[in-house]
Amino acid sequence: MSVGHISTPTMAFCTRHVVRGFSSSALRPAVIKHVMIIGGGQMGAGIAQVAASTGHSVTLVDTSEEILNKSVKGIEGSLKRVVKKKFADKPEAGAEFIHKVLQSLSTSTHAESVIQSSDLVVEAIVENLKVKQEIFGRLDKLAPQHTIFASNTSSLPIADIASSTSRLDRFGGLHFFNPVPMMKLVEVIATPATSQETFDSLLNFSKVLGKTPVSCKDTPGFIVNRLLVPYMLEAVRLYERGHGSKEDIDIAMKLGAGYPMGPFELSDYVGLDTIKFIIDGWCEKDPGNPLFKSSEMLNKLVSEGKLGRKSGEGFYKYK
Ligand SMILES: CCCCCCCC(=O)CC(=O)SCCNC(=O)CCNC(=O)[C@H](O)C(C)(C)COP(=O)(O)OP(=O)(O)OC[C@H]1O[C@@H](n2cnc3c(N)ncnc32)[C@H](O)[C@@H]1OP(=O)(O)O
Ligand SMILES: NC(=O)C1=CN([C@@H]2O[C@H](COP(=O)(O)OP(=O)(O)OC[C@H]3O[C@@H](n4cnc5c(N)ncnc54)[C@H](O)[C@@H]3O)[C@@H](O)[C@H]2O)C=CC1
Repeated sequence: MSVGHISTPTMAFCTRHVVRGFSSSALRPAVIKHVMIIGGGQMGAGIAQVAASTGHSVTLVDTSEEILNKSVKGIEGSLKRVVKKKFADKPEAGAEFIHKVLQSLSTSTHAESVIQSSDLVVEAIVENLKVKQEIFGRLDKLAPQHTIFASNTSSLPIADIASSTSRLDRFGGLHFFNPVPMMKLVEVIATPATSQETFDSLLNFSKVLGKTPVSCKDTPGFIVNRLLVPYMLEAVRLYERGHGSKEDIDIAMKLGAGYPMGPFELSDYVGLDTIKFIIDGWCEKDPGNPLFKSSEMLNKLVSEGKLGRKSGEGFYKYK
């Protein structure tokens, strides 16, 4: 991995945008080659997979070798599903593709030793502001000048996470969707301090990953979760009131509204702990808002360690 190198695109880049807080020598968006993903859970592993599949060298960071081994195993499994479709008639090319992707992927339990060679850091750890701030604050002191920081947070203000660093202009949000290899959308979030170059780099990066980016303001839930969270919570309340079984609610929303998963299936898929983090955070900030009222049932499931698919049980059982 080359250290601290960053190249710029050969094509002329349109500079008609308003430039926000960046030196004139860096008016063009940076090309991102070396990516560090922090957090090897369902989102981090998915982002790492897609980035390594699209020509980036990727280091996936988590707290233990055991977790990272599990992440890489999951990535291998997902890649096999991808090539089964993409290389349906060419199994050898499929095997070669997997080999190449895995060669572009390394793992580490020590972000500090990788940061020097990272053009972009994408954080996908637990949905907790203090933990995210702590990790970015630490890495900010060691990161090269050009390195862009991005958070995959579902619900926290990007500006609050960025405030632990001195690179407010090189900080933005990159919000991916689960499962990352399948979901085409990325929400790209600029805070008022994010430079236009950083925003353009994040937009370009999303496109290189094969995704469709949309531009979002740094407002609670951005676009998708601002609409999805109240819907999912109302489904739980409907069930708590005894107005429908969870199975019927799921069937109804799949067959009646065309959703690929019903709200309970999707909650288990996303992770009930993540949903609880989101709701608790929003409820604390806006306690009077009935849309963000927490759910007893959700709290109970999380306190019992029933976090959804990842723990084997949530609203449904998966063992
Ligand atoms: C209060 C709540 C707030 C939430 C806030 C936190 C969350 C966030 O911040 C933002 C989010 O991510 S929200 C969640 C967004 N995601 C969704 O809505 C997913 C909905 N589900 C689906 O699209 C499909 O069921 C899905 C694509 C998953 C699966 O497709 P199918 O239903 O057709 O089922 P399968 O037969 O299993 O899959 C079909 C084929 O898809 C491929 N595939 C699926 N998962 C894959 C994966 N992980 N990796 C690679 N390929 C994958 C695969 O080709 C599969 O075919 P087979 O391999 O032959 O089965
Ligand atoms: N689950 C979902 O559907 C989506 C989640 N997100 C967001 O992505 C982030 C991660 O979510 P998931 O992948 O679902 O969580 P997860 O629980 O599957 O994975 C989190 C990973 O972060 C690791 N981790 C925790 N602290 C760490 C640290 N200090 N250093 C390195 N690694 C650390 C954990 O060991 C774990 O492997 C959250 O901010 C969440 O809100 C965004 C979009 C969708």
